[in-house]
Amino acid sequence: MDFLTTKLTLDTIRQELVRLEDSIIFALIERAQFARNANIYSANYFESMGFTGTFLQYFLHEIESVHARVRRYTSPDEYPFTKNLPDPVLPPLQFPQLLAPNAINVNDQLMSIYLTNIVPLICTDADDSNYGSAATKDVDALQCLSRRIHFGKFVAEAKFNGPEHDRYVALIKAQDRDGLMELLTNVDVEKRLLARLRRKALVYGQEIEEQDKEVSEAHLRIPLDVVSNMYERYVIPLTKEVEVEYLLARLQHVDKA
Ligand SMILES: C=C(O[C@@H]1C=C(C(=O)O)C=C[C@H]1O)C(=O)O
Repeated sequence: MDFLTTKLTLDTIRQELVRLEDSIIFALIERAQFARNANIYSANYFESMGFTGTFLQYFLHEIESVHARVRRYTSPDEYPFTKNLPDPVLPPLQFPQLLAPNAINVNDQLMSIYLTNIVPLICTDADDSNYGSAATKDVDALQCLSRRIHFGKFVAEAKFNGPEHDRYVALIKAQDRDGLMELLTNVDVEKRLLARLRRKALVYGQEIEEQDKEVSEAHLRIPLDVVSNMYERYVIPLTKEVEVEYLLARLQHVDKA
């Protein structure tokens, strides 16, 4: 979706979240073709490169540095949809930005969730020496997930400006975290999302043959429930946490409220 010309409404934002589901599923399928390669996650294994930390951290750091440099040349004025939004929502939604002031530190959480609870479920626990390829796919997957979770800021802004505006304002004034969480939660949207993800994982996970063939779970490139479980346990809760954090700070920008 072209966010430079598309008006951001809750509907267009939700469409983008749906589209990101595809990116996330394919990123995991891409990662799954390589073994886990635990060495890329092991601190100091690549010390000889002059970087203390894991190879994945090194890789991510370098890629994000380039992104940050590119971003510096892009004036915020070129992003019409953010003009009237408070600072914390300024794009883009990639990694280092997420550590911006006011943002909760989703990235450290995300990295540890991804390495502990996702990679071991989709990769063979082996070492095939494809360190560069595996780390590249990790970076892709983490950036998609990060973008998705930080889209919570846009979701929150749209909800804040929607029909429940006055209720949001009251809850924010009371700094009522639980109340905000309840108001922004849409159980129906979440249920439909999880059902859709299970279908997508089944369809996208298949090896497509020239001839019709029975699809069996055993032939899927990643286990069927990994994606929906990941969303249910981590992605949706983190997105909502971003929404709440964003809203709690929303009235500090009263002139733009
Ligand atoms: C994203 C939204 O807000 C909340 C978060 C959701 C999510 O992370 O997928 C889904 C529904 C809501 O509980 C939404 O309402 O669409």
